[in-house]
Amino acid sequence: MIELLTPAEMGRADALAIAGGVPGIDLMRRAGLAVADACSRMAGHSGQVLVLAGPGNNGGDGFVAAKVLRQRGYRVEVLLLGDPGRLSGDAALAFSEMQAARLTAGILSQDTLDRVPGQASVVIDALFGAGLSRPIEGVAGEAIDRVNGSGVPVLAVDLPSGVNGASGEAMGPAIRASRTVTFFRLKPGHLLLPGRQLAGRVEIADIGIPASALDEVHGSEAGKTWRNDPALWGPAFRPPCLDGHKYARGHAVVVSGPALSTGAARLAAGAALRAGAGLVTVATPPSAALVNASHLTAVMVRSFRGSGGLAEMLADRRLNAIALGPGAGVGDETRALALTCLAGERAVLLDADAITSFTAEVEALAGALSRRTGARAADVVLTPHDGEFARLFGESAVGASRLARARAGAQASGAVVVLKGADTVVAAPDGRAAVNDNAPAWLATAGSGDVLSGIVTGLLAQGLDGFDAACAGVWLHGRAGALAGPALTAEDLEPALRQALAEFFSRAG
Ligand SMILES: NC(=O)C1=CN([C@@H]2O[C@H](COP(=O)(O)OP(=O)(O)OC[C@H]3O[C@@H](n4cnc5c(N)ncnc54)[C@H](OP(=O)(O)O)[C@@H]3O)[C@@H](O)[C@H]2O)[C@@H](O)CC1
Ligand SMILES: [K+]
Repeated sequence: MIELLTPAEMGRADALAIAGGVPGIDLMRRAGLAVADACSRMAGHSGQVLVLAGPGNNGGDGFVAAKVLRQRGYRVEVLLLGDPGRLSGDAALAFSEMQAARLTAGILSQDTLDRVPGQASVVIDALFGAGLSRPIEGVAGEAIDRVNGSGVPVLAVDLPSGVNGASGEAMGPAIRASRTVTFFRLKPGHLLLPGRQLAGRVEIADIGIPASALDEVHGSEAGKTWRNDPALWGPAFRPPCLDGHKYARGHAVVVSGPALSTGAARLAAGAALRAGAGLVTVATPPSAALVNASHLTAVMVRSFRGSGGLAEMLADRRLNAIALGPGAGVGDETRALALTCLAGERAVLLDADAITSFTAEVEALAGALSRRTGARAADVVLTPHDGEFARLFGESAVGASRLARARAGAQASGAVVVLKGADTVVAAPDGRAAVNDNAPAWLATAGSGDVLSGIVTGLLAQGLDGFDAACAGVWLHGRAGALAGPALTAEDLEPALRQALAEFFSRAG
């Protein structure tokens, strides 16, 4: 279940299920039951539950949960935002079913705010879900602040109220939940920050939407979106076969910077080799050849002079993937090297200084990409962090969510864009995107990005396409970070990558 559905896509999946004969109230009853089950697990056998219910169907799920919990013997209080007479559709039906079970709702107002959270041992947040359309204000915002400040565990229905399900952004005040129960599939807002942190542990409940609805809605808007997971790219990444040859696994090149900035390229080269490239060469300016050679063993070293020299080296078509950027230095020289890399028929990864060397000139980069030919024309990956992204694509792209920005960057450049951060997004020019959520906080350390560049380049050398290599590389990098553990340095990632790959291949069989 790695597909992510925006709230709008989810609304269509609901509608398809209903059109296919599943009554909306049945979907709501199952949703509310799943919430009640999660609440029972949180509260134990007894306790007091406060349900904050909003004016739409999210509130409707809350009424169902309240009714079920009451029937299970919990003390339940429901506070409704707005007038019960204005409830409509399934939410109105769920409200009357709750009343029929002798549970009435109070109105959430200044007069009842002191009951939030009152004596509750769990708060169910059923204020707003997929239908949040603007920042929360007034008494609902005050209730959210009171709940967040109380330390009482919160179970969010579908999404923490205030979080935009498509972007993960907090629209004004937002609930900080310990758990969230969502339905059918995750939403991007469960993985993108700050939504991921506000949602706590997320559980996905089956509410009876048929799988066929997924085929109709997934990717019908701005492209398909997935959680980054081995299920997405694993089929493209096979372990080496016994009768295989190292040359069948490609020959990756990492371009080194000048004598005093060579470490980044070596980190990348080591990671490319560990990721499985058959051969790896550090292409070095002559001034840095000795320092590179004295630090490298399994990785080879070849020197080149300027972009003409690099072009001569790259006449060898066996060199099938190249990374430029780590430690490269910003300026015309790096820019010329990047254009040389892009001119060939091999996969290219541009990182760091290679990206910054195209500041505000994304058209020049896009032009070079559009002139590429051959089977690997589309296999170009850019790995900017937020600052590099803004330098390349300009400030106008900065306001949108990370998912929207990564997509816009991929479309503008024609490359696969890896927008790095705690919630790294990988986006392809055709609109496909994956959101990564396995990276630990301690992965943000000097040289970590160089290792990521190396892993992706190693995977490109083995023949993965740009999107698969980027997604797999980001996931393996995150997993290696988790395995290396707290206080890691970039040097620790390479041995941990070995363990991450061993795990992956053993699970992939
Ligand atoms: N049958 C189904 O489809 C199923 C749906 N399910 C559940 O339904 C949820 C989606 O329901 P929904 O579409 O009714 O949206 P919801 O989040 O309840 O909010 C909409 C209401 O809030 C209002 N409003 C919005 N923002 C506001 C603000 N800042 N401040 C104040 N008001 C604001 C908005 O008003 P309006 O914008 O129209 O003025 C409208 O009245 C979904 O998350 C899931 O839990 C499940 O039961 C499975 C079956
Ligand atoms: K909610």
